[in-house]
Formats: sequence, C-alpha cells, structure tokens
Amino acid sequence: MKARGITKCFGDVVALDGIDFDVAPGEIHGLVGPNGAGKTTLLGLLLSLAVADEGSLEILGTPVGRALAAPAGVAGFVDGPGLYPALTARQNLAALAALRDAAADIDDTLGRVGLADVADDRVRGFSLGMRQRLGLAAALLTEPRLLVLDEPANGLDPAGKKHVHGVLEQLADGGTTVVLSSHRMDDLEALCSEVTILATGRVAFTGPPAKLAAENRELAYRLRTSDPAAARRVIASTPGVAADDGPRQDEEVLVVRALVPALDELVRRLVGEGVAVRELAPVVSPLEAAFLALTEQENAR
Ligand SMILES: Nc1ncnc2c1ncn2[C@@H]1O[C@H](COP(=O)(O)OP(=O)(O)OP(=O)(O)O)[C@@H](O)[C@H]1O
Repeated sequence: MKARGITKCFGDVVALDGIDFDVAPGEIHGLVGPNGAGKTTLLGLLLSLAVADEGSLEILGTPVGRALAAPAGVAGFVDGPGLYPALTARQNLAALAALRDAAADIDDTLGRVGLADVADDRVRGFSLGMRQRLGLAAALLTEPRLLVLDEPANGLDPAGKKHVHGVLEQLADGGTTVVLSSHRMDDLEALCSEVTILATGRVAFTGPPAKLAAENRELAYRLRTSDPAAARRVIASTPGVAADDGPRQDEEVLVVRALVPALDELVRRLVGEGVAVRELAPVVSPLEAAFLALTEQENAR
C-alpha cells in the first residue's frame, strides 16, 4: 500500500496533513498516536469509508479513486466493529457472510478468535473484548489480503491481546497485510515489523520499532536502594543525574533522570558508598518514552 501527500480535512480541522505512508505486503504495520492524531481517519481512507481531499492512494496495487467502495480483498473496521446486538455471535457471522457473499466456515472462524464457547450467546451481553474478537472474526470471513483494524486490542485482557496478536501473526505469515492502530507504542512493539507515529495529522516517525528505541535519550528510572538518604546524596554529587522530585518521589523509591553512561556511573558510586541497588528500571519502556517525546515535539509545533 502506498499513500502520497494525503490530506483530509473536516471543516477547519486538518485531520491528515499531507502524509506519506507505505506498507509492504505481508507486513504488520502499527499506527500509533495520541487522541485526535488522525489514525482513525487514515484507516477509514484505507477502508474507503471516506475519500482524501488531496494526494494519491494505492491499495493492493490498485489506485483508489473517489468511489466509496473498498477494493476487493480489503476488510476491517474503524470506531468498533458493526455488530447486531440482538443476534448471537454465530448468527452475526452468518448474516455478514451472506451479505458479503462469503463462503466461510463460521465455526472455524469463531474458534480462531477464541469465541467457540459463546457462539450461541447474544452479542448484547458481550464484553468489549469479546466484541473486538467478533469484529476480527467478521473481518476474516472474506479472507482479506489487507486487514485494517482500529484499536483491535481495546478492551482485551493480556491473554486476549496475546491471542489476537497470535491470530494476526498467523495471517501475516500467510501473506495478509495488517494495518492496525493503538494508543500505546509498547502494545505494538512485539507485533509490528514497522510502526508509523502520527501526531496532529503528520508523520512523526516511520520505521522498525527497534530504530525508535535505539535513539539515545534521557529516561526516568525508578531506583530502590538499601539506604535512600545516602542514595540522594550520591545522586546529588553525580554529574548528569538529576533527582526527579515529582509526585512519585517517596521515601523508598527515588526517580532519577539520566543518560545511560551517567546512570552507570551512579550505580558504581552507590556501590562504592556501600549502598545496595535493589531495583533500577525505566519508569516507562524506552520505546514508549521515545514515542511520548516525539508526539510532544510534534504537538508543540
Ligand atoms: N467526521 C468528523 N467530523 C469532524 N471532525 C472529525 C471527524 N473525524 C475526525 N475528525 C477530527 O479529525 C481529527 C483526527 O481524528 P481521528 O479520529 O482520525 O484521530 P485518532 O488518532 O483516531 O484519535 P483517537 O485516538 O481519539 O481515536 C480530530 O481532531 C477529530 O476531531
């Protein structure tokens, strides 16, 4: 998929501001960004739910025109899956399969997303996570070559997220291209080979997650020691290390900001002073920190 110079406005609001976006076949591509960054708008364009004001978009090798009809082979959802609450999970999939003329094995599809046990329960009583799973099942009915999912992990517990990620990995192994959005960089870290960070309608970063994490920046770390008072004195005298006296500061756990070499020096000095280091870990993952820094920079422009 290839997008060039895509702009989309809603009245005075510029939701997408001339963005380029490339996704290779069989890739799982994550779209991340804060609220209002333009993720849903971009996914909506990929699903042909809306048309860009400017720019060109090519999906599965076909240029997208101005028609509001997704090219064959594209499936997915934005703003939550559209389901019939009064019908059971199985009836929902049967109705959608009939609408789309898809000859899918419904029980098999329900099993793939982990809903076999609730196949005959009405969707009205489903949790958000169960609805998300059923939405994924609905998208799989037509065996898409491009799957577009808006926050598919929303409402899923950790086991559910792992299951859904496993389904997406299997699909990608079979050659399906997957584009999905999330608010959290660390959710996408293990799943996506490429990520694009959107901030206020612009691309702040695109590339492999490892490239983002490798960017050297100062991070906040939680530090637990055998002697917090002595540790505070050592922190104050170590160049390049700052104590964070924010609301998280308490007697036991100190928060320090430093680049890695200064942090190494701090640990050497603490040990030299006879202070045992019991815990030293970033407050947020390096990837999440890089994501937050980039989106803050972009928002400040
Ligand atoms: N149909 C619409 N009418 C008016 N404004 C819209 C419409 N859709 C999106 N917008 C605006 O466009 C901008 C981008 O919205 P979008 O929903 O794409 O962001 P998002 O990254 O998906 O956000 P979220 O994480 O909150 O879902 C926002 O300022 C939003 O208010």
